[in-house]
Amino acid sequence: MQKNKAKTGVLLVNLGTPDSTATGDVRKYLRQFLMDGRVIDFPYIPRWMLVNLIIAPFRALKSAKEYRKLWTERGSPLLFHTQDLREKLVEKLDMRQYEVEIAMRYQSPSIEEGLKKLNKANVKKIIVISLFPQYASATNGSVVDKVMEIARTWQIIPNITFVNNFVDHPLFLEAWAELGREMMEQEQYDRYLFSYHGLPERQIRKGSVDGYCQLSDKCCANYTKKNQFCYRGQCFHTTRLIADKLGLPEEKVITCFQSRLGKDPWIKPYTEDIIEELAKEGIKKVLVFSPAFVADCLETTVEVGEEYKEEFEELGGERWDLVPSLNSRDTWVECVKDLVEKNT
Ligand SMILES: C=CC1=C(C)c2cc3[nH]c(cc4nc(cc5[nH]c(cc1n2)c(C)c5CCC(=O)O)C(CCC(=O)O)=C4C)c(C)c3C=C
Ligand SMILES: [Fe+2]
Ligand SMILES: [Fe+2]
Repeated sequence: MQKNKAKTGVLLVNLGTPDSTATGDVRKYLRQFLMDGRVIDFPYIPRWMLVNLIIAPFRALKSAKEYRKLWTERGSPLLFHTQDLREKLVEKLDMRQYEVEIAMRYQSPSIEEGLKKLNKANVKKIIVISLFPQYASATNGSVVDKVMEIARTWQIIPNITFVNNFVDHPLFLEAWAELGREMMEQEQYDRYLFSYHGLPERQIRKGSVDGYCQLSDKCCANYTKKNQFCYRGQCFHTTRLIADKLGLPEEKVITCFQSRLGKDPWIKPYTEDIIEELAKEGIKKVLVFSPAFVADCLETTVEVGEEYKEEFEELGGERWDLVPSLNSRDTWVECVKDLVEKNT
């Protein structure tokens, strides 16, 4: 009986990465990524000019150099950790019930290829899990947009379920807590920094319900019905939940935002400013979590693990330790399994 039963398709989607570290491939990736109207949310013509005449030509060279520091024999960590996550998930799920594919929002393997494979397998339903724990229009929103752009061309559209965010999933939090504990067994730290990917403030305001979010510590300090989808509010919430699990004293925990692009204000505090403040205070040992990412990538390994470390040490800091990402760690795989099963 089981044999003829239609399966449920699962699509695990991460951000994407260049196909290689060649400057041309990095430029192609940056163009596709930044021309997404949910990432650079300007009207088409100004966006096209900004991306194609300013950002991509200049940034591609610099980014390609950084990607070379990150690249391994298996290619980009973001991609191979997503492949490993899929393999481990397949081992844990009842595969008589599921078809699992991975996709990248930008570059390859594309969402189109992933959906095509699931469609060919005649799945009765598709669960799309964007691998971004906190909702942002630029990430999870963009994945929904792309999936619907493709599905709307199909004659038959199966049920499609999207996981909007998983900030408070107990296994997501436990996986981070396990990693934190492993680091804290080796060393005692003066401060615990939670550095998230940044976002233009404008994008938070656009999504603010009844003008609730004023980008202050007051609104984002609470996680309520009104700011349940506010990226900044969700980041503060993630920090609190992980810090609580680890029993970290509130006064030693800091939430901040990295990777600002362009001149417009991005959400604060900026990680660079916090590094300076910590050094001025004479803080010597910092443990850094990056819980906006579920896999090691350029933003964690190079930006936090190398560039920020260098800055902190130049200013007199002694230890700047980055907690590795979830990658394909067992508790994280269990979390994804649970997201699949709860949404089936
Ligand atoms: C955590 C989720 C992410 C959000 C939110 C996000 C928003 C966002 N990003 C840019 C610009 C860039 N991001 C870049 C790399 C990058 N971004 C994320 C995740 C989020 N981005 C990841 C996982 C990565 C790393 C990818 C990898 O291959 O390892 C880059 C490219 C790298 C570089 O040139 O520095 C850019 C550019 C914007 C503008 C934005 C929100 C509006
Ligand atoms: Fe980004
Ligand atoms: Fe807020």
